[in-house]
Amino acid sequence: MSAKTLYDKLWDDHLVKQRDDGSCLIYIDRQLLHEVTSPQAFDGLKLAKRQPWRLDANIATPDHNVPTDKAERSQGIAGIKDETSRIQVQTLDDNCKEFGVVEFDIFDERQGIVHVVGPEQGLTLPGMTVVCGDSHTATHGAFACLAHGIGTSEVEHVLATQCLVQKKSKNMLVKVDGVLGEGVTAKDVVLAIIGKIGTAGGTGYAIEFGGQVFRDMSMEGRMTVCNMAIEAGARVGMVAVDEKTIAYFKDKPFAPKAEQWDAAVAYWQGLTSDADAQFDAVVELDGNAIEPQVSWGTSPEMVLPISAKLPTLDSANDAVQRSSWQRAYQYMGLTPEQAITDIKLDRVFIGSCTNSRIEDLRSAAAVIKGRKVANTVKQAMVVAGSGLVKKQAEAEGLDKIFTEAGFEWREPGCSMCLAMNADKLLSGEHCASTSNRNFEGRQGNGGRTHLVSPAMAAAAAIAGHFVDVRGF
Ligand SMILES: CC(C)[C@H](C(=O)O)[C@@H](O)C(=O)O
Ligand code: SF4
Repeated sequence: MSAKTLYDKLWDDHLVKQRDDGSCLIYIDRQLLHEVTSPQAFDGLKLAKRQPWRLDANIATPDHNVPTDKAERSQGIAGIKDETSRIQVQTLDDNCKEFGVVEFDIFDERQGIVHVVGPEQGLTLPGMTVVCGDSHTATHGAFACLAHGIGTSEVEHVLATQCLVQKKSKNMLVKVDGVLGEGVTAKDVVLAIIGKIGTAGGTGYAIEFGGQVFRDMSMEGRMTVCNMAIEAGARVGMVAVDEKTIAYFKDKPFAPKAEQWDAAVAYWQGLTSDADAQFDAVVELDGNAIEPQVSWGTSPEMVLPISAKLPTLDSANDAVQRSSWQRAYQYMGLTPEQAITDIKLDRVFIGSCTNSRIEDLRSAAAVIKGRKVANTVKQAMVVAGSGLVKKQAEAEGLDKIFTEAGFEWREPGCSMCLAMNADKLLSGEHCASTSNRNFEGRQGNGGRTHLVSPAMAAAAAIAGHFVDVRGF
């Protein structure tokens, strides 16, 4: 039998049927549902008078539209001021009740961003196919899952049949060897990768992240990297199973127990690419050389190390890049050759499915401890990815570190990652954000997003402008 990549193995293990034109039917083990992309899917089921094919494969939680303000949150759904948002969250509740789907609702301490909640609960497990009507479903690939976002009509299809029509992607290996320097994190690694290959670099590929840097990385860090595979153009990002992957699931609420655990572990251990597996493309980076990164433009590929100056238009690769840089400069209110450290911040957001897990909050708190947010920064907020992350952070006293420094300590949800709830930038404001997208208007009309790691966001909040967290 020929050697297989991890992706080949996951694919083959879930293949139900392959047609001559290459289209395939694959079996889906887990579907995560949120309020934005599920209403029409449930409506479709109702119209067709169908029931979910395998009810317990589905799990729901509201995240995009929920308020993060404590007072608003304490009123539950009634506390959501925006009508569309309120209806969406109410509709998720109603649909879950009607169909019997388990939901971690707005009052449940397990509620949070779907991509934080799934692994945290052991609802995401190695070797699974995981889908969600959400592009950042790639996050779950950190656990050697075949995980990707799907559209609303596909959400309905999976609800009804537990299967999905797909075409297989090509295999890409992104290999980062070496050892990351102090203060350099998973976020910097993935931003550096996107800076190198561009936002279309992974188009048509399933990316496996391999090499010493990912082996050394925590599961939280691997999630941060896989989360942004979609920003590199790939629908799927994965890391092979190792001892850390297995240890992560021990005693998770929905993880297998007793003999089932042993059987699962035996299967999980095979979820690696064979030593002689062939990849269609290989990209290599030197982990020793990666610096803390800051995005300066309106695409995640417009990213540079903290020590850099913004590029001149003449250094663009071609006319297309030149004009997109030109537009980005205009939108961001920045000028070529400005030092990244000269960029001043109006707001700082630590949160999102990229960087709102306990390790992220710990790393931000370590920088902030005993310091104060600069008085030129209008707002600095920390939004845990789930109720359980929030609870854990509070048990460790991290909330005190944040609030004493002048940060707001919010309720879990997507928050300022995207302008679908009350947390938004005003036009022209610069925000150091630990999220994953910096498109025009992403955090609010006219808002200017800079993607960074939690430690870099924390340092920027204290300094009032970007600084190198190494030695800060
Ligand atoms: C709202 C949702 C469909 C969207 C996505 O697919 O990713 C959002 O989560 C995002 O990050 O832009
Ligand atoms: S936190 Fe941001 S990126 Fe993640 S699911 Fe929510 S909106 Fe999308």
